[in-house]
Amino acid sequence: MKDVNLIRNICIIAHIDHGKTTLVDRILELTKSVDPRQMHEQFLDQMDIERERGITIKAQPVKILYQYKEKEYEINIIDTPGHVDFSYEVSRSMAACEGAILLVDASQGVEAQTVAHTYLAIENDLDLVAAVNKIDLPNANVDETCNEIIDLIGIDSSDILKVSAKTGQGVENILNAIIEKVKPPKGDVKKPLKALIFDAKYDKYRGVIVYVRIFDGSVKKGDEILVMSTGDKYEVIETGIFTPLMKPTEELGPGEVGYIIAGIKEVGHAKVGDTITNAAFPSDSPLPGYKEIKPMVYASMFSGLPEYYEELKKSLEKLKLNDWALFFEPTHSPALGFGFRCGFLGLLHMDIVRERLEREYEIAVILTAPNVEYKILLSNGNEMFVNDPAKFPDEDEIQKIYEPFVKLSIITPSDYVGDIFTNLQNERRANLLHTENAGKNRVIMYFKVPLAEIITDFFDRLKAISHGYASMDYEFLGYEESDVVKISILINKEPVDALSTIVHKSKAYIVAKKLVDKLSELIPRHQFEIPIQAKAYGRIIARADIKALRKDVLAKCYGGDVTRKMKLLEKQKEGKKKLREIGQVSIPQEAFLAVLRIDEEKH
Ligand SMILES: Nc1nc2c(ncn2[C@@H]2O[C@H](COP(=O)(O)OP(=O)(O)OP(=O)(O)O)[C@@H](O)[C@H]2O)c(=O)[nH]1
Repeated sequence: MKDVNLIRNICIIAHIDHGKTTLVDRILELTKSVDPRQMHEQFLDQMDIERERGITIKAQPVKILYQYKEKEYEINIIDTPGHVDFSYEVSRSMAACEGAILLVDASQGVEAQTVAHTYLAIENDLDLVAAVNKIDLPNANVDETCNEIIDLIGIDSSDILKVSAKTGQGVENILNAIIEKVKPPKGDVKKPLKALIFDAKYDKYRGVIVYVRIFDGSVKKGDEILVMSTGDKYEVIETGIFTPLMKPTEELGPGEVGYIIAGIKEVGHAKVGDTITNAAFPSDSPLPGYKEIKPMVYASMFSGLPEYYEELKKSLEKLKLNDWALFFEPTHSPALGFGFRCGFLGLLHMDIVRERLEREYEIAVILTAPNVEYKILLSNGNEMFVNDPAKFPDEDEIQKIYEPFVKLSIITPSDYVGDIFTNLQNERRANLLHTENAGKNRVIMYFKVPLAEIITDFFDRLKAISHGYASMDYEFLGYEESDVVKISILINKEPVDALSTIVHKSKAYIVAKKLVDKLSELIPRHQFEIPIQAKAYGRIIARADIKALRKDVLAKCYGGDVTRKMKLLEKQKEGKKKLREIGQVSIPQEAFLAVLRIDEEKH
C-alpha cells in the first residue's frame, strides 16, 4: 500500500473558463500520464455537452505520478464543476482533498464563485496553492489579479504562481508547490473502512461506478460494503484508480482516491457525500457533512404527443441512473396531457437535462415556466410544500405562504454597482446586505433575495447590465413569509391549470394583464366569443376577449410567433399543430408557453 506521505489529494477552484481543464491537460502531458496518441484537448471533459459548451459538469478525477527530489509522489486531482448549480459536488470534492489549487484567469480576475469556493476550502482546512493563469494573453492583468488574490486569502505575493495553462509555462511550479505546501493525507489502515463518495457514474454494462476517497481502512474485491445512509449492502466486484482511464487495482487504502464497482443499480443508491464502510466491521460513524440534496427549481415536462410519453419516461429513467440530483414524477395537465413534474438543482441543470434528452435520446420536450417550492401554512394548521402552481390550495385554505430566500453575492466592476442595485432592489424584492471592496475598482455586493426572482432571467440581465463583467453565486438561506399569489387563468370560464403562475403581489396585475393579452393573440378565433380571464384574490383581475370568428381569418390563426423552443419540436411536427380542447375552445400548445415568456418579460 502506498505510503500516505507520498500522496497528495487536491482539487481545483476556478471559475468557469478560467482554465482548469486546460491546466489538467498540461499536467497530464508533463507527467506523461496519458499516451500522447490518446491525448486530446480537454481530456477530462468526457461528456459531449461538456466539450461543446466547454464547461465541466461531472467531476472526473485523475491520478498522476510525479518525481520530486528523488521520490515518486502520487497526486490525485479532482476536477470539479465550476457552476453554482453544482456547488454541493464541489464541496464534496473538497472534503476528499487536503489541498486546492486556486486558479484565476488574469484577464478576468477573481469571480464571485471563486470567492465562495475559496472560503469553502478554507473552512475545510485545505492548503491552498494560488496561481494566476493565462499570463500569455495580451490583456492579462497579472498584478491586479495577484492583488485580488491577496485580498481574498491574505497570502504573500511571492507565493502566487504565474502560469499559462495553454503554453505550459509555470505548470511545473504548480506541481512542486503541491508537494511542498499541501499536507499528506492521514488515515489508519487498521481502522474500519471509511470511504467518502464524491461522485458516481452509471455505466451500461457495469452498473454504478462509485468514486471514493478512502479515509481509514481498505477495500478490495470480494469485500461486503455498506452504504451508511441507506444501510444497503453490496459485494465489491472491482476496485481501481483513475489514470484517468479506469484501471483495476488489488485494493484501495488510506489516502487513496479511486473507484468501487459493487453491483449498485443507480447513482441514487450511492449518493455524493455518503460514506461507505465494511459490512462485517462497520465504522461507528459516517464522515461528516452528508446532506440530502433537494431540487431548487421545478418545471413540468411534456412530450407534446401522447405517443411520446413512454419514450420520455424511459429516457428520464435512464438519465436519472446517472444524475442523482434529477427528480421527476408523473403529472397530468388537462391542457398538455401526461408528462412529468421535474426538480432540478438550478436553471443550468434544467437546461442540461433538456439538452441531454434531445441529444442523447432524441426527444424534444415542452418545459413549462420554472418555479421554486413554496411552503404553505394551511388554515387548518397543517403545513405543505408545493412546487406546482396547478397544485396550489385555494386561497381560503391558506393562512400563510413562505418562499425560499438566498444570499446572493455579486462581484462587479464598480461602474455597474448602481444599475445592479436598481435592478435587484426595485424589481426583484432584494435587500442589499453589505458591500466590500474586491480589488481595485471592483466591488462585491451581498443581497438577500427570493430565489424565485433570480431563477428566470437574472443571470442574463446581470451579464447585460455589466457587459459580461459581473459574476454571481448564491446560497440557500431559508424560508420566509411572503406575499405571493396564484394567478389562475380561465378560458371560456374554464380554469386551465397549466397556465397558472405564482407571482408576488406587486406584480400580480401587470402579469395578469400581459398573460390574458398574450393568450388572446395566440388562441385562434372560434365561432363564438371567448373570454380569457385572470383570477386572483378570489376575483377576476384582468380580462381579454377573443372575438367570434369572421369567415376569412382562420388561415391566419396558426403561424404566430414560433419560439425557439417550439422550433425544437420540429421532430414532433404533428404535435405542433395539435390543439387542445378545453371547454369547447381549441388551444394551440404555443399558448401554454406564453406563461414562460411572460415570466421572462416580468422584469
Ligand atoms: N490564452 C490562454 N488561454 C487559455 C489558458 N488556459 C485556458 N485557456 C482557454 O480558456 C478557455 C477555457 O478553458 P477551460 O480549461 O475549458 O476552462 P475550465 O476552467 O475547465 O472551464 P469549466 O470546465 O467550464 O469550469 C479555453 O478556450 C482554453 O483554451 C491560458 O493559459 N492562456
